[in-house]
Amino acid sequence: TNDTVADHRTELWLLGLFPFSGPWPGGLGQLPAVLMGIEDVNNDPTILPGYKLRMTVDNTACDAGVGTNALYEQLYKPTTKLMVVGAGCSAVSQATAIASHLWNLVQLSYSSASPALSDKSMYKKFYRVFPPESSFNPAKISLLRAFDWNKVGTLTESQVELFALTTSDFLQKAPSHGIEVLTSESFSIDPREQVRNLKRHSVRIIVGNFYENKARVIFCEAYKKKMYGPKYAWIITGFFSRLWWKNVDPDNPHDCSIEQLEEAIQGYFTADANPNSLSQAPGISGKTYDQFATEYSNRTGYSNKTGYGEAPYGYDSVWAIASMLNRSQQEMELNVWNRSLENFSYQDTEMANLFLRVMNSTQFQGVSGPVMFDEKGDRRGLTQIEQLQDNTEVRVGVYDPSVRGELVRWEPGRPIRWIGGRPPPDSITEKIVPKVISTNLFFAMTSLAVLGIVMSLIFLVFNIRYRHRRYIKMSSPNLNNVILLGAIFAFIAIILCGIDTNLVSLEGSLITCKCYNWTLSLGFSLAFGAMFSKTWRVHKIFTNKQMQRMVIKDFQLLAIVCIQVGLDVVVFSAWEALDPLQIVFFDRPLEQVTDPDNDNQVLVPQSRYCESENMWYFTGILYAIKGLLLLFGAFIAFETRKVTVPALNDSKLIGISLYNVVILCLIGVPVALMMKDEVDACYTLISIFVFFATTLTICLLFIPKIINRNKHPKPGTMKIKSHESATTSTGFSDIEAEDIARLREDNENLKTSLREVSTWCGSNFLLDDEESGINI
Ligand SMILES: NCCCC(=O)O
Repeated sequence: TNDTVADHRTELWLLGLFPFSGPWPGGLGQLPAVLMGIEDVNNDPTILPGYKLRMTVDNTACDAGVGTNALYEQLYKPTTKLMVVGAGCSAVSQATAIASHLWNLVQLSYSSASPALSDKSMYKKFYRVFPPESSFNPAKISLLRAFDWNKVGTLTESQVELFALTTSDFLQKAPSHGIEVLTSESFSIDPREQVRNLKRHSVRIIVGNFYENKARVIFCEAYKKKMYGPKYAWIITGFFSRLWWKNVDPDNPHDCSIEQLEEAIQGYFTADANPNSLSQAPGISGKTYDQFATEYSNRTGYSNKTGYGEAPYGYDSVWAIASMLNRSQQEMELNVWNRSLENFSYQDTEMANLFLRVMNSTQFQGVSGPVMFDEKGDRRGLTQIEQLQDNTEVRVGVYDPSVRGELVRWEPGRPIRWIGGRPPPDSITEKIVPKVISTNLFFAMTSLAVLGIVMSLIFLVFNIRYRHRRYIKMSSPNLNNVILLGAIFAFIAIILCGIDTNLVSLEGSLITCKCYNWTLSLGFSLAFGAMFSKTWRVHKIFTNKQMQRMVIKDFQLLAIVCIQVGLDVVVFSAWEALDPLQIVFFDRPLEQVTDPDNDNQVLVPQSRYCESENMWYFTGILYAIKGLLLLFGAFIAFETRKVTVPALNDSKLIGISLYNVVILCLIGVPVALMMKDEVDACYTLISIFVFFATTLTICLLFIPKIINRNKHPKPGTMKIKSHESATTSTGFSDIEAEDIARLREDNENLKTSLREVSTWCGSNFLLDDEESGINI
């Protein structure tokens, strides 16, 4: 408690509560202003004549317990106090105001801002010359709307009612102004996780309600997470001390340097009570704001103490009290109460009620603007919007809630500084990037497929050109042609599979997707259908126990292939009619990345599937049909394994092809399904597998035939050579001798084959490829 100086005038004692430490040590800046006010009142002969204001001063440490203790200690001292001045921190004002009215004390705070203090049922004799923090929300909303910031996040020190209620008021008001709150983060001790959460929610505009001791930790985290600069805007409370980021609070440590904090905080906005009267005329004290400010700084030298920005409110508090006491004294004299201010006691409800009534109607021009109280005891006034520019909070706009339209009036000559040259966008825009097959990969695979098609065509030409050769004839050239047709379909499927929205429109990609399914399935049916059916003919012939001539014509085999193809057509037609394929989109926000060309945009990959609701039924049926075909192929390949006539025995070829296809399907289908979002990898896998399986099959079928053809370039029929040819000692020319030798060899081979066939079938079996139709 400060000691006081005696005077001849009657002393009227006030009970002063000030925070000089703790989360908001605003008493450091406020006390000098209050003392200035007391001095000026005492020096003014027109107000409270014969009286002299005195004040006790206690440090509340911005702590409710310490503040309440100080109040009680003062109340139990012999000197009666007429009023309580303070407290500064809302928590202390709440704790003391809930009790002070029981001593019939009117309490007036110079800075407490909690909206909770507007509750007259709890804080019955409480007034404040500082507006509630929630009254700045309309200004914040107006600021947000001015820059088209419609998406924000809030960060609140929720254990402090001042902030919890202010944020709650903001959350209530924001939606009706078209502002969407992306996330509302609250913390009590450590705010770092909540800062990270803001980033996780892609919040760019942050409305913060917290004390400066937490602000240092918050902005340190923001620095580390790069939540500052041209992409971010912070709107925080405006009552921090000057250069607050340089202060140290052992209870709220952080590990950022001052330079790092200064980098992180540049450009933040504050919304706060406008502390200076816009009127140039002197008010009740005889001073203008400028005169007060000059005197204040000359006396105190303060420019960076917490609370100095609100000093005008401290000064006006004293004038409000003096004015109220002055008028109350006059009223008591007028109404012949027979007691005066100095007779006030803590039991004097009548005088306390008089104080209340007079206070309600108190109205004067202060250095902070017009002072008056609403029905809740709150000060109403202008809100200022400041921006931190070069480490100084500069007023850039003023908001007057009484003006219709609620727009911020920007300060002429004090432009807002944007770090990026323009206001940051309120959110990260999302750009959908379809996951498409890379063009280079498509062309690489298409080249492979074209290679496969060319190879198939060469085999086709070879097959047609030499179809009358016995070796080719015996391996069923017509069916081989069908196999090659199936291979060409499979190669075309590779090309179709790679045509998605990278090359054609959505509609086009749907058509290519359907065509891919058709061609791959038909290719499979044609190739394996033909291969297995011709082997089935061999099987039928060599297992014919009746020893009858076996006649299975090509068209019968082709009919089997047609049945296969027909099944495909039926299933695909039913699929198309009942449950047509569609392009289905699926966004993948978890895989999003920042656009390298635009920081404010993220690229969200979008998978595009060619699907239908019941596609698994139809693909299941197709897999079942193809599976049965493969099983059938495996069976006949096994049955005909002992046929040693090379031109007849495709069992090894079928075995290898089967093995090949089954293995590739067993690996390929599940892997392709698992990797379906990795379009390039999936396409590569499918293409390579289809190419490999198809190429291997046709090469196994045709390369031996080509080799055979090269070994025996002429057909196995004797030709009469010209007499001009060179002759050997046997009388034949060299060429004729060669032909004869080969014919002999062929003859021996055929005899061996016949013997084998006969032994195997248990009979003499006629191989008459012209008549029997055994063009295998
Ligand atoms: N104007 C400063 C507010 C501090 C508080 O109410 O706790």
